[in-house]
Amino acid sequence: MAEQVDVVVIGMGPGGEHVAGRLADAGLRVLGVEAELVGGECPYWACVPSKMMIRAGNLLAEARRVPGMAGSVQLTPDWAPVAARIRDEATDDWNDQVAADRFTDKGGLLARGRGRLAGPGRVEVDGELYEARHGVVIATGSKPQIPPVPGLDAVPYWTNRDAIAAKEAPDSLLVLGGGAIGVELAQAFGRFGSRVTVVEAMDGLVPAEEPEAGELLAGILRDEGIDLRTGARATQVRHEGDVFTVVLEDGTELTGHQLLVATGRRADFSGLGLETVGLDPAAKALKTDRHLLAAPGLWAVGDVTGHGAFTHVAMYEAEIVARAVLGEPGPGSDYRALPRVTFTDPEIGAVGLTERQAREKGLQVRTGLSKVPSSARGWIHKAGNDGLVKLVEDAGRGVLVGATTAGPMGGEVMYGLAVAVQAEVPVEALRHMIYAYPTFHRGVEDALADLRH
Ligand SMILES: Cc1cc2nc3c(=O)[nH]c(=O)nc-3n(C[C@H](O)[C@H](O)[C@H](O)COP(=O)(O)OP(=O)(O)OC[C@H]3O[C@@H](n4cnc5c(N)ncnc54)[C@H](O)[C@@H]3O)c2cc1C
Ligand SMILES: NC(=O)c1ccc[n+]([C@@H]2O[C@H](COP(=O)([O-])OP(=O)(O)OC[C@H]3O[C@@H](n4cnc5c(N)ncnc54)[C@H](O)[C@@H]3O)[C@@H](O)[C@H]2O)c1
Repeated sequence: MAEQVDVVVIGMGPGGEHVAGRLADAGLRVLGVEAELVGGECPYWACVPSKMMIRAGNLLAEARRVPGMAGSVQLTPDWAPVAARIRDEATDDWNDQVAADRFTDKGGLLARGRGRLAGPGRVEVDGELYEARHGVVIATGSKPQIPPVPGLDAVPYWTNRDAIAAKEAPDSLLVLGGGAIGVELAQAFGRFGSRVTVVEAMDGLVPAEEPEAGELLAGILRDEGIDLRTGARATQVRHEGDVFTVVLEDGTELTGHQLLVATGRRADFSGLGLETVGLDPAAKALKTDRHLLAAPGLWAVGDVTGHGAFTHVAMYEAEIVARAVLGEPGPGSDYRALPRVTFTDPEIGAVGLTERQAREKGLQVRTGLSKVPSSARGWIHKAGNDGLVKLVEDAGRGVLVGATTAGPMGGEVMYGLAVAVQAEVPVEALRHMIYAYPTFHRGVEDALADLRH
């Protein structure tokens, strides 16, 4: 006999937790199924603890900027308080009781175990069968994607989980992948004294973003002593004694005491029973309609949808699904103004399309660029003022379709531009508004003045 519930949510990461909590709050009988920790990747091994590491590294970097501007400092970097904060404040020593209680206090039912679809509206968890009257939500997130480099599967490499749980900064660290995880963690560990080497297959860092941002970041990381190998492919990995060796295509051998693999993440649908509802378990992502419906009575939220592996995307989609289940009116999903922030120093904020994406769409593109050090605030800021604003205009319509804001607080500066892209504020209107002096976001006004074909 199957136990009857209103909704089953498989995976209680940021997406699943939000939709399950919202539906339980609304009085539905909701079963949340979680195989590991309620809260998912973000609070325990991803966003939150990594940002604590970055905050600590940024404090060190700011202290190193004191000479010439504010006196002198004596600095003794120590990873111990970073590890302690991650253990005690971020993750409760990787214990999810608070998050589990938050859900069950709303009336939610929590099943600890691995959920598996057993036909439409049916979910099995460790031999128990549940039937969901309204439907099922898939929110099972993503896993690190490990590239098929010979030897890699035989060595004890780190993923983000090991890096986040590190009790000390390694003497030396090899990082495979110069995307968001790679650059954020490379800089954080580097600032605590690890000798860091980053190997990125593409020609620049954070290759999904504007090349100007990748170039800016590469210059800064190099100045901080990080060895960057872009356009480089690993052909072999070895682990001898306590040393990892990554061999590149040209024969170069790179070594490190730890090896972090940060070459992307992807959904893992194996064992989820997607075939029992007519979906392909080998798919990269679940295809959905604008209200995140993947099949009748089956919704998808978060990393599994492939719209951007970000906590804010998971929560945005969760809210749309909650409305759909409750029959509340509201718009479907719209990713035109999808914001991203890479939390390096300088932060790289970005929204909407890059110039390349806009051109590939066949838009009539104009771009404008301004540099943070040339702005009044950038000049005042001095040490640590590297950055830029780049705007991408659809000149045919006279609206911005994308923007990048790299610099101090770059992620915060991006917000106004996200509003402009989302609301399609005419560029002419943006040109004639008042920008507070001397803010970093005044660079937007300079970039608007620079818009050209
Ligand atoms: C190092 C790092 C830093 C990041 N930093 C940021 C950041 O600063 N900002 C940002 O927006 N994003 C960041 N991200 C991305 C962010 O963590 C993810 O996009 C987000 O966690 C996705 O949420 P989700 O709910 O889709 O899935 P997840 O958080 O992956 O949660 C899915 C949950 O489902 C569970 N599960 C899986 N299969 C089953 C099953 N069959 N049965 C039961 N449970 C199951 C898993 O155990 C997991 O708890 C970062 C990621 C990493 C790795
Ligand atoms: N600040 C944030 O919001 C934040 C931070 C970290 C992670 N995330 C999310 O998590 C996702 C996963 O992060 P990620 O950094 O692993 O993925 P990513 O896709 O951002 O970057 C992976 C990088 O690895 C490179 N690569 C792939 N195979 C390689 C190989 N064999 N050798 C060398 N380089 C290789 C890719 O070219 C790419 O630049 C991100 O896409 C992002 O959505 C977000």
